[in-house]
Amino acid sequence: MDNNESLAPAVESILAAARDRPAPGGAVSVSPRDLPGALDAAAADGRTPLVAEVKPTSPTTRGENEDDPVALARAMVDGGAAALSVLTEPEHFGGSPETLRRVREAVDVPVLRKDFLLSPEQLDAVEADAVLLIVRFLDDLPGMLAAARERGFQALVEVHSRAELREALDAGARIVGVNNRDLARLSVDLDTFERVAADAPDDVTLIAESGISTPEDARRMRAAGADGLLVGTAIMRGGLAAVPENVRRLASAEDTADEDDYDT
Ligand SMILES: O=C(O)c1ccccc1NCC(=O)[C@H](O)[C@H](O)COP(=O)(O)O
Repeated sequence: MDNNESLAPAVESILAAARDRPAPGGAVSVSPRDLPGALDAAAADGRTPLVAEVKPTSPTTRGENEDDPVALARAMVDGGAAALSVLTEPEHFGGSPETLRRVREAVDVPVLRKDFLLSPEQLDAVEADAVLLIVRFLDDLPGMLAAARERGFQALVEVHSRAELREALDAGARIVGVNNRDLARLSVDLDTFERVAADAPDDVTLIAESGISTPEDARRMRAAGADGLLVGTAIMRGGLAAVPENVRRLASAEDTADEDDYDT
């Protein structure tokens, strides 16, 4: 793990909780649904390839969404999401492995486990189609990548800079997420994806993460090379009743380029 001295206090707290979390016994074995395939299929179908996130709360969100995560997940898929992301971090994001298990059972799209995983044993908390590995937090990225693949998971390897992208590619990452959220300040800047994506090879699946709010943002990330967009806050806004339309609006971004965008 490098550069942790400059992390935001909320992120330090997330990491401390992750270190303390008990590791379950026994390795899982997963037959994953194809995440890159699902993104490509959505794009071929004319939809913006969205990974919609079930995100009850976060350090930068006010309050907590109390809707049933399974109902939220179904609404996201009905709205056109190609895949889902489910937070399993309990203390700062209101998630749990059990929530992910229920969601994955209820939908047929790939489901990403969104958490702050620090050791191979923590991979075993629940089956998912993909797991998030954050370069900045891992001392042994090649080891975690191997441990994830041994269990059958696809790995979304998250970076925030060109140096981290190089590290991810050297470790053999095939799906790379560029997080527009700076974990040192928790500020969001879509320029981050544009800057980092320029260095990524074409044969890697690239996902733009965080801060995507409007159809214009979605088109901007797609134009910069995103094969998929991971969106939480803008989709959760307004709760269950608003979720299908929130997803539809982003999923149809490429069809509505000529229409006026309005702020969410
Ligand atoms: O979302 C936060 O407040 C946050 C704070 C500290 C560390 C990570 C955080 N978010 C994790 C994520 O990766 C996002 O949930 C995901 O990319 C979706 O972002 P957004 O669409 O901006 O909700």
